[in-house]
Amino acid sequence: MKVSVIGTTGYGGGELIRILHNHPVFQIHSVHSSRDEAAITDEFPHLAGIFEHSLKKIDPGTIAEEADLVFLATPSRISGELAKAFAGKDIQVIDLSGDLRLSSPEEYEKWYKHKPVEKSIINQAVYGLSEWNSEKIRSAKIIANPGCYPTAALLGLGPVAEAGLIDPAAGIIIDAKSGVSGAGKTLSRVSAFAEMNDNFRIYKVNEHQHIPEIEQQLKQWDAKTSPITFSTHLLPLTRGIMATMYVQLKRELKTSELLDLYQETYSRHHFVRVRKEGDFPAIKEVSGSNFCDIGLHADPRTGRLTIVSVIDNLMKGAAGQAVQNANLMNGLDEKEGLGFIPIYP
Ligand SMILES: NC(=O)C1=CN([C@@H]2O[C@H](COP(=O)(O)OP(=O)(O)OC[C@H]3O[C@@H](n4cnc5c(N)ncnc54)[C@H](OP(=O)(O)O)[C@@H]3O)[C@@H](O)[C@H]2O)C=CC1
Ligand SMILES: CC(=O)N[C@@H](CCC(=O)OP(=O)(O)O)C(=O)O
Repeated sequence: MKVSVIGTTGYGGGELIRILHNHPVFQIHSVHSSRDEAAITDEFPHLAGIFEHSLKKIDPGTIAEEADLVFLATPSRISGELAKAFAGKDIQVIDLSGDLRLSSPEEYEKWYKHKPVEKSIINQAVYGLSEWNSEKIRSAKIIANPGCYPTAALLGLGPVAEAGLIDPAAGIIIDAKSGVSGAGKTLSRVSAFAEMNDNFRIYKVNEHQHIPEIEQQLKQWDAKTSPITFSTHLLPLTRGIMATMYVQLKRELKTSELLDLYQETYSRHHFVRVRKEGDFPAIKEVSGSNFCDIGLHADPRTGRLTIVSVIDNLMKGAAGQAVQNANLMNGLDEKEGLGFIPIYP
């Protein structure tokens, strides 16, 4: 199968190349940039002697004629325009941005602060949370790949939310931390070395664009879910996200009972690993891989459950999950091309 990548020179695009280069079924047909045509090694010298395609201009008509699937690793707003250009053409589309994730255009405009793509395009997109939406993903033509923080948070909350075990009155708190590659390669003051190294910072307090995305999915699991408190922090790391979540349980449950629920829910899902009682995951234990590792503990004193979920933002949080979804869309084993062992230490 021939695949194309747009936004190749970004962090998500670069990660797609790293995965697809060794994929047994998907063959990289073309890589695209909004800049003048150039060698990809001009932007990514680490690909020298390994992958030396020339970057091509973005022409949706030609891409749709030549390729079977296109990944949009482009910024929000650009992705929406491209999805519109590809919709109705004979090509599968996987968009890594937030442009197609929210079913409500009003919510999109409120949180992303620009105009949404037409509702008819949004309606065609399937939310690509692989472990929870695989039936719809298998028959989808357009995938809205989840955000990095929502992937970590939702995989951690899914089993208790779907089982209706969360007390809605107490709300849900998600305290999340990300490495700097989550912000993409465009330079900004907060991600400058002198600002983030040896430092730790909270940002977008109660204003993060992933709040409606997380709430949208939580409401599908449990319609009574109340608004979340979601805090995001910048870690002095390149890759990785840790989301620590606090939920009040409706009734007293032991940690062992909850771990049984999580083990059962994810037993057929290779990329979600549930830890044993007393064992909590660290970011390095998933770095460079498509795994999401989850640990939890129910506190009998407070009746509160603490859930810890870690992912690599560029893998399970972006390019890895995108390829997992491409596998599902094409009837392949979801693990195909994604057998990366975490880089430890
Ligand atoms: N980084 C992460 O951890 C995650 C990112 N995402 C989402 O994935 C997408 C890509 O993110 P990321 O790789 O980090 O971003 P980067 O900023 O690193 O890269 C984005 C790329 O998009 C291309 N681009 C910029 N403007 C245009 C344009 N006008 N037309 C076409 N292409 C353009 C650029 O390539 P060129 O200049 O060569 O055209 C650029 O390299 C974003 O929507 C992001 O929100 C989602 C989950 C996690
Ligand atoms: C560390 C960091 O800055 N992370 C970014 C995540 C961006 C992203 O993934 O954006 P979309 O999911 O909306 O496409 C942020 O918090 O905005």
